[in-house]
Amino acid sequence: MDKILILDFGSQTTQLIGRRIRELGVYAEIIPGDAAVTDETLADVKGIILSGSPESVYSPDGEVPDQRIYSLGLPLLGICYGIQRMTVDNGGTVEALPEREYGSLEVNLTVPDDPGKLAGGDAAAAFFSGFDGTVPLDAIRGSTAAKSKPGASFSINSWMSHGDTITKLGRGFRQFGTSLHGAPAVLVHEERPWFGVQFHPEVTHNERGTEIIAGFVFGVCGCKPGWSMEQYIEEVRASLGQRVGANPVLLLISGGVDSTVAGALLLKTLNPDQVHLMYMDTGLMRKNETETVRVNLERLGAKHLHIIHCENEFLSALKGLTDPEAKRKAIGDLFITIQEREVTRLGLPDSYFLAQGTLYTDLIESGKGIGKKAHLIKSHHNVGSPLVDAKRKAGRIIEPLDRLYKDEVRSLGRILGIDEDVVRRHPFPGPGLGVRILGEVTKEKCDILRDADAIYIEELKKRGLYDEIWQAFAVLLPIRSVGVAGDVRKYSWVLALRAITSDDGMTADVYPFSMKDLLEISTLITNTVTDIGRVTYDISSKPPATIEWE
Ligand SMILES: Nc1ncnc2c1ncn2[C@@H]1O[C@H](COP(=O)(O)OP(=O)(O)OP(=O)(O)O)[C@@H](O)[C@H]1O
Ligand SMILES: O=c1[nH]c(=O)c2[nH+]cn([C@@H]3O[C@H](COP(=O)(O)O)[C@@H](O)[C@H]3O)c2[nH]1
Ligand SMILES: NC(=O)CC[C@H](N)C(=O)O
Ligand SMILES: [Mg+2]
Repeated sequence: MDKILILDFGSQTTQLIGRRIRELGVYAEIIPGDAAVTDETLADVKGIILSGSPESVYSPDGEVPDQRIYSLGLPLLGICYGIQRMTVDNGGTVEALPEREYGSLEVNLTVPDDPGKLAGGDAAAAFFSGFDGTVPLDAIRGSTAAKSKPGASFSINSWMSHGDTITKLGRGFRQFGTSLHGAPAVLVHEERPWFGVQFHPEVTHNERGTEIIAGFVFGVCGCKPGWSMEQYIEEVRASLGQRVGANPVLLLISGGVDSTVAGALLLKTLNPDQVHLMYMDTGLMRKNETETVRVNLERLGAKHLHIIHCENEFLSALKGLTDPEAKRKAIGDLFITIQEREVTRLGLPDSYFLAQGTLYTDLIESGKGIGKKAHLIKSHHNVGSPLVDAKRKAGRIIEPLDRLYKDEVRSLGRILGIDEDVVRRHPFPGPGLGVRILGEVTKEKCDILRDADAIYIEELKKRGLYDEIWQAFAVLLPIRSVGVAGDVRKYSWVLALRAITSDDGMTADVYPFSMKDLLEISTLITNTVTDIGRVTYDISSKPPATIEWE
């Protein structure tokens, strides 16, 4: 399958570049900007995109790509920092602009009379077709590359976000587009299939952005669309079958979207007899969760469903712990310890494989699968635990969704015939209420939070808001505050409500509730859950906050 490699220099919109390309039906993989580009990385790669960055190319923190990319003969597209980087790496200069270019800005571009002589052949004309308002996207995606007319001029409304500009072009580059302020905006190399744009075609506000990316992906790189969920299923079938043979596969399943889809995928691509689903009731689950999950999992058609009750073990492991990372680690390790114990009890042979519903974003956030600059934000229980890492190194872990984003997992779930109710469920983290009860976790606090959270979620459903929100939940704060109820002094817990919108959980905005909904939900909670005396609404986006509080 043809692939586009994206070097991530830390831009907020790198994820979007990948998403646009996948939406076009081509597989895109993101690696750190400074990662070594090995032969293994390059398998099936038809072109490389260099992303934007919050850093400047002249700053010591500005990452430098593996210089090998310039001698591979592969097409390159630099976006913002990416083209600034390609400029500096090839002898040009970048300097700070006196006035930054932010937001919408017109870019004017003239196709040369001899595009065929540029960038080593037809590539340049194909690239320019992305800017040509008369060329439809389908033509750009078509089997013969769409080409722009020599000498044609275009003007597009671009979306800019930079404070630096190219002041001397890199060796071999020519400038074809200019921003309204006169800054270089579109560059093409004279001999090599190298391109650069100073704006961000990946954002939806950029006019013809998708077409410009498509011009590169199809016209320049010659990619064939090969990325679809149906094909993904076939690929998993082939690779999984080969890897696991007839050995048993044990999937840790939470009833959440990811692991349920992973379960359905395993049941569909392997022999259902070899697939074991194991759900743990950690005591950190939501109200009535175990029952709901049991019903949903039985519907999947699993032959071996193991429901493990281990509430007390999790609560004891968490006793006295208040530090978020210590809590996460304790929970992550216990998942594996219990799983190993249960495997012995069930009598599975040593040759079994452990499967998880890990997503691409889980790996990124836990600082895995990406390079040395990646920061650990929080250890997702299924990734950060040393026990899981050891198993992963030993090649005993199967994560059939680890290249997918949440919304892709949802469409895969629909293809696999999973109920819409399950597919649309808000994500629920493995450590569950353990990271939503700030500070020490106790059974009593779990019960209070369970009640409050259930009211909140039920209200969102009743009010038709659940599907508008990407994730909503309640958090129990480690503070009590004074109140008055029935003329009596109350000293009770403070609850925070969280509701966010997002595409993939990597960034999030606060859901703008109507004040009426918030007030009514708050009253309902304090009137019903007597241990809660005060309700607040979390109005922080991600970044700078994260979605969960711990
Ligand atoms: N209670 C649980 N029992 C068994 N496995 C679990 C449990 N909670 C989480 N896991 C495992 O950890 C993985 C990651 O959890 P995560 O919450 O990211 O995914 P999910 O629960 O499947 O989906 P969602 O993100 O929609 O909640 C799951 O896919 C599953 O393999
Ligand atoms: O399975 C999981 N195990 C974890 O340890 C974990 N921590 C956070 N999350 C979920 O990931 C998304 C991003 O969360 P944060 O902004 O809090 O990092 C949100 O959807 C979170 O609910 C987790 N999921
Ligand atoms: N968005 C970007 O890639 C910005 C690049 C660089 N930090 C600049 O300000 O020009
Ligand atoms: Mg979950």
